[in-house]
Order: sequence, then C-alpha cells, then structure tokens
Amino acid sequence: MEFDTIAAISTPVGEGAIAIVRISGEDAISIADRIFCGKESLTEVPTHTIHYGFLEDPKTKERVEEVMVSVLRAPKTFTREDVVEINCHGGVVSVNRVLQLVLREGARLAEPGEFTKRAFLNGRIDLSQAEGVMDLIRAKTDKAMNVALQQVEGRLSHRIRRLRQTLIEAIASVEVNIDYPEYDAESVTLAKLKEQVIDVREEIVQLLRSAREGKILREGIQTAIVGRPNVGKSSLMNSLVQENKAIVTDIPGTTRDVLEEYVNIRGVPLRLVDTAGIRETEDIVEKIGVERSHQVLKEADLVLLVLNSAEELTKEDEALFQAIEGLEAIIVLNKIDLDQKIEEKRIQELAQGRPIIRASLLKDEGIDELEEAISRIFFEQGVETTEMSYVSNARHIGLLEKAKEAIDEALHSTEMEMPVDVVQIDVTRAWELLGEIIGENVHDGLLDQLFSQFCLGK
Ligand SMILES: Nc1nc2c(c(=O)[nH]1)N(C=O)[C@@H](CNc1ccc(C(=O)N[C@@H](CCC(=O)O)C(=O)O)cc1)CN2
Ligand SMILES: Nc1nc2c(ncn2[C@@H]2O[C@H](COP(=O)(O)OP(=O)(O)OP(=O)(O)O)[C@@H](O)[C@H]2O)c(=O)[nH]1
Ligand SMILES: [Mg+2]
Repeated sequence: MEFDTIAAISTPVGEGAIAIVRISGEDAISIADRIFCGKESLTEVPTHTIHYGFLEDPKTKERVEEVMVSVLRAPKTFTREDVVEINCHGGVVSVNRVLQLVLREGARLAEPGEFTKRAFLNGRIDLSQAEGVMDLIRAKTDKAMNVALQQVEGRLSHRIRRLRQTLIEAIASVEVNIDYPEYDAESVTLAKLKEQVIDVREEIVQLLRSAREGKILREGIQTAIVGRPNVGKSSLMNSLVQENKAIVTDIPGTTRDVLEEYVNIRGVPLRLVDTAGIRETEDIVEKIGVERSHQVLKEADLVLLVLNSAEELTKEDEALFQAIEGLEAIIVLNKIDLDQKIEEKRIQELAQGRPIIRASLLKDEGIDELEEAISRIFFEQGVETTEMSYVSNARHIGLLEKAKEAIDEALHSTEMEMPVDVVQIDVTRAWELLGEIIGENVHDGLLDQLFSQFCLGK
C-alpha cells in the first residue's frame, strides 16, 4: 500500500519534560536526516536505535533544538512503515518548531488517529484492536484499562474470528448440498447447520451479557446529582471528587451550568454531573441551567437525589421524585447536622425501596454509606476482567445484536423447513456483521468517522 509521509506531535501540548514528534512513511528517515546533526547519518543507522544530536534548519543553518531521535524501520513498527520519533524538550515553542521544520521538509500533518489508522490499513491490527488503543487512552480506572488492553491484544478479535469460522463452515456444508443435492440428504445438512449456528448464537448472547458491565467500565456510569437549589448538590460533588472543583455558596442558584467530573468509587467509574438546582425560575441564565438539568436526567444511568432534611418536603421535591420515576436512584438526605424537619415516613414512601442515605456533607458524614450503596447497585456480582473479554463498545454491541437477529432468522427458517439456501442467506449475513467488528468490508466513511475521534498524533 502506498501512503504519503505524515507527522504530528504525539504528546500533550503544554510544558513537560520531553515531547515527541512522530513521523511515519517512506520519507520519514530522509526527512529527519536532513534536519539532524549528530555523529552519524540517520539513513545509515541500524533500525530501532536512538541517537543524540541537534536539529538544524537546513536553510538558515540555525540550531533549533537538542534532541534524541529514534529510527524504526518498517515493518516492525507501530504503523508498519518507517517511523522516526524526535524526542525534544517539552515546551510548547520547542515542539512546534520541530513539527514545523518536519512539515517544511515534506511531511504532511497527520489527521487525528491517522497513525493508528495506518496500523490498521497496513494490517498490523484489526479494527477492534484499533478501537482498543483509543479506549486505553480514555480509560479512567484500572479495570477499564485492563479491558482495553485485552482488546488491543486481540482477545475480542480472536473470539469473533472463531465464531466466523464456525459460521463459514456451516455455510460451506450448505454449498455442498446445493452443488450435489443427491450427495447428502438435505435434512442431515440442516441438522448439522442448526447445531453449529445455535453454538454461535449462545456465544453471542454471552458476549452481549458482558456488554452492560463493559460499557460501564468504558464510559463510566452517567450519574446526575439533582435536587432543589441550595440542598447541597455541589457539596456532594465535591465530597465525592475530594477536590473543590465545584463552586459552593449559600446563595441558592449558585450552580448555573452543568459540571462534569470523573470519579472512581470503589472501582466503579462514575461520570458525575452536578446540575443547577431544579425549581421554577425567572432568571434567564438559571433557566437554561434548569433545562439542562432535565436533559441530564434523561441521559442518566444513576440519579443522586439530594434533599434538605432541615426543611419540610416541598412540591419541587415531590416533582423530582416523579421525574426520576423508573430510574436507578439513591436518595441523599443532607444536612442531618441541623434541626430535622423533613417527614421521613413520606420519604420512605416516595423512595419505593431505593436506598436512602442520611448525610451531612458539611461534616463529611454519610459519604462511606453512599459509596457502599453505589458499588452495591452496579457490581452485585463483582466485575472480573481476567477471564471475560468484555464487549464495551457501542458499535460492537450493535453489530452483535444484529448478528444475533440474523441467526434467529436463520433458525426460524429451519423450523419452517425453508429451503436450505434461504437459511444460508441469513447465516451469511451474520458472518458479515461479525466481520464488521474486526473491520472487514467496512466502508471508508465509517473508518474516517471512527479514527477522527482519536487524539492528534495517535
Ligand atoms: N515512543 C513511543 N512509545 C509508545 C508508543 C509509540 O508509538 N512510541 N506507542 C504507541 O501507541 C505505544 C506502544 N505501542 C506499540 C505497539 C506496537 C509497536 C510495534 O512496533 N509493533 C511491531 C513490532 C513489535 C516487535 O518488535 O515485536 C509489530 O507489531 O509488528 C510499537 C509500539 C506506547 N508507547
Ligand atoms: N448545615 C449544613 N449545611 C450544608 C450541608 N451541606 C451543604 N451545606 C451548605 O448548604 C449551602 C448550599 O450548598 P451547595 O452545595 O452549594 O448547594 P447546591 O445544591 O449545589 O446549590 P445550587 O447550586 O444553588 O442549586 C452551602 O452553604 C453549604 O455549605 C450540610 O450537611 N449541613
Ligand atoms: Mg450547586
């Protein structure tokens, strides 16, 4: 395959000890060599070696940077192309200078995810592995990281390939039947096919069962903190984050927008969203905030409903209970350090069996109980990532579901004693759908879309 030579900054932009400019493609080494001054020419050094030297602007002969340069020749590289990594001083100006120089010498600025895309297009990894690379960067907990690492190593790919192999064998036995109808009794073929297809279905169901936990590990539980103004929502957010990120004041309506923060609660990743207090309001800015709060509720996997136990229950509180109808929720009765006015019996009724946590966020009480309740809801059986390769990616889940449907149709056709080639069509479709998970026959539009979500320089 023929590609041009690409370059990008592969480290975060900002001040750091070291930053890396990565170059990949046929001209990577010659481009680097034109700007590098060291003991030897980079075109002559052995592969997978690193070299100390300076970068010089070939036009002005000016020294630009002091660097270490790695030379990695194809095919044993990240992209399977020649790769050069320039390790420079980690400053915004320094690393940009180096990149500009490399671009001037003929490299093109890489698109987000383009290095990984090449690793895929050059056949080093399949699509689900490439998606795993992205998940590695995004992982917010150890468990999520382990799942992603397994995916990069090809655990899921391996299982998908095995399933496809079984399906292709099933299809092949049907082909034999179509070509030589007198050779094999159709009923025998069908029985065999059915057996194989049922096995595949069973494994797909198993994979899908792991998907809920996988999705939680990967994306975090979308958790909305809701409640009337001034009940202590931002205080709750802060206690959980253990960092005063959100602004807390005694002025009702302090939080105007939606604040988001990742926290790791006993291995459960939460995407915590602090919202503006929900009440009828005339203030325009606050109004927008309140609307967003309703939106956040719609997308929440878990709601933390905060009530002020030092006040009587209000109509707004009751309305909030209605708004969370059918949602997973925990009720937090805050401000138990003050005189209690809330009618607990009524809360019990409204909670409908959901956990009720009594807390004083001011005095740091109740947080342990809350964390316990959260982990109990989500990991009742505990998540074990060692033996299961979790399916966590929405695209994979969608394809597995479609493949299962296709298999169900195939099985239905066998029940109805349809001709065997009708059955074959659905089995073939299941085979194709599974193939899309690992990137077979996916169209360019999908690839562009997937890789564009990657970081620049990845
Ligand atoms: N400096 C640097 N560090 C890095 C990366 C990088 O690109 N550069 N990586 C970027 O994400 C990650 C490491 N991932 C990598 C994955 C595969 C290959 C690679 O060269 N694979 C070849 C040869 C393997 C071998 O020598 O056995 C292959 O699979 O054929 C390199 C890095 C994390 N650290
Ligand atoms: N006595 C007491 N005061 C508390 C407790 N928790 C929070 N507060 C106080 O209640 C006030 C409001 O707290 P916030 O966390 O800003 O409340 P909020 O729900 O985010 O308010 P809005 O963003 O305005 O909707 C602050 O003055 C807090 O210090 C508590 O457990 N006991
Ligand atoms: Mg607030």
